[in-house]
Amino acid sequence: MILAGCKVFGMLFSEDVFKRRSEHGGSIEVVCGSMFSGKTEELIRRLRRAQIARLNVEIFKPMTDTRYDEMAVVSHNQNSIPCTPVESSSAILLLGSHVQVVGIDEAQFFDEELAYVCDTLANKGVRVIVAGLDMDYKGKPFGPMPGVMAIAESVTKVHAVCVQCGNPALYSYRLVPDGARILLGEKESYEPRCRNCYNL
Ligand SMILES: Nc1ncnc2c1ncn2[C@@H]1O[C@H](COP(=O)(O)OP(=O)(O)O)[C@@H](O)[C@H]1O
Ligand SMILES: Cc1cn([C@H]2C[C@H](O)[C@@H](COP(=O)(O)O)O2)c(=O)[nH]c1=O
Ligand SMILES: [Zn+2]
Repeated sequence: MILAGCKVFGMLFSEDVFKRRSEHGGSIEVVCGSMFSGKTEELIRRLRRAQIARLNVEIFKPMTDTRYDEMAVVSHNQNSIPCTPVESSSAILLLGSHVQVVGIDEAQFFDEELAYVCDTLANKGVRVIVAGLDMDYKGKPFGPMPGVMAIAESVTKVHAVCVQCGNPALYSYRLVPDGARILLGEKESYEPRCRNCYNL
């Protein structure tokens, strides 16, 4: 009971620390994990709290991610928040430099400059919150994600439920025979799996 309480307070305290830091020094937070792990929900939750705190918030996603809605970040359970689709990470630097909080979804699809962009924004005092897949369907680090994770103040790894056995899932298993790294899709093309079920 006491331990559980500490954990909860620890999490809230950590968010408050980042809010205060953003007023002075900026920060980078990463939310990563497999598909269906709740990355977008967590991103939206943090951004909504920032909006409630009356901070100036801008949200971006790659133009290539056309699933659900072109002008909104949408979670698998249809929670959504308006966003600006951009072609490259340099646009985030341009459009995000004068706000207090920047949110980025589907970060794995951005170019390798994303880490530099996040770093520059954080150094200018912006709180940057990045959500993305840490691994592709082959289990390899995805795009700019490892670089952003390396320079972040906080990295939160969330897990889906393995559809095969119910354990926490960290892999996105591809169900269709397509070897391209980028293949947009949902449950028809991917299922979250734990280590054992992924390696079967
Ligand atoms: N196997 C699963 N494990 C966990 N959540 C799932 C699963 N399948 C569907 N969901 C739904 O997906 C939601 C998370 O969606 P989302 O935040 O968009 O995930 P992500 O951005 O990580 O892909 C969950 O709240 C749940 O409603
Ligand atoms: C594993 C993997 C995924 N994708 C695509 C599939 C979806 O369109 C997005 C991930 O969306 P989510 O919000 O995390 O559910 O990425 C891909 O192109 N390549 C992959 O290897
Ligand atoms: Zn499993």
